[in-house]
Amino acid sequence: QTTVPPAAAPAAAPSGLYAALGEQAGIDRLVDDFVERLVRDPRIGPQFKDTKPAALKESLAEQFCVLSGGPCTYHGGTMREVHADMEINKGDFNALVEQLQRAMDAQGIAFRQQNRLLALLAPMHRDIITRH
Ligand code: HEM
Repeated sequence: QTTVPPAAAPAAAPSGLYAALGEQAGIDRLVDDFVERLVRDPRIGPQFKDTKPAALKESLAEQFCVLSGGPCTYHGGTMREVHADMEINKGDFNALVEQLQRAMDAQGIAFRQQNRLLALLAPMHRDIITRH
């Protein structure tokens, strides 16, 4: 019998993912390009119009570092509080994931490693998508 973890439990950081992302420098490059792609995306870019890109990059870099098992601390808010009033739907969420995939491709991150990061982010849809 397999044990399914409760939905709220964060998945354990997969070993080696932090290294596969290129450690701190690689994550910084990834997040830098990712946020540039987000703000330029006509589907969701407008939702970032009042956001300071540098601050968002810093929080995302911390978050990806922690998720991938790196030696970091995340200082931002919870996904639920941060996105509470944004009326984010599934299409918005998927658009963001698509831009993250493009950014990971651009960094030369292997497909299997991309999927490991995406698998850690996917369960966050429960806290981020508030418009159904
Ligand atoms: C897996 C999906 C997502 C993750 C992991 C994520 C992660 C984050 C993080 C870490 C922050 C910074 C929080 C802080 O500094 O306190 C943030 C802020 C933000 N997110 Fe997301 N997010 C996701 C999806 C989305 C989507 C789909 C949208 C809208 C299309 C969105 C819009 C925003 C905006 C506008 C901010 C900035 C808020 C501000 O200016 O203070 N996010 N997100």
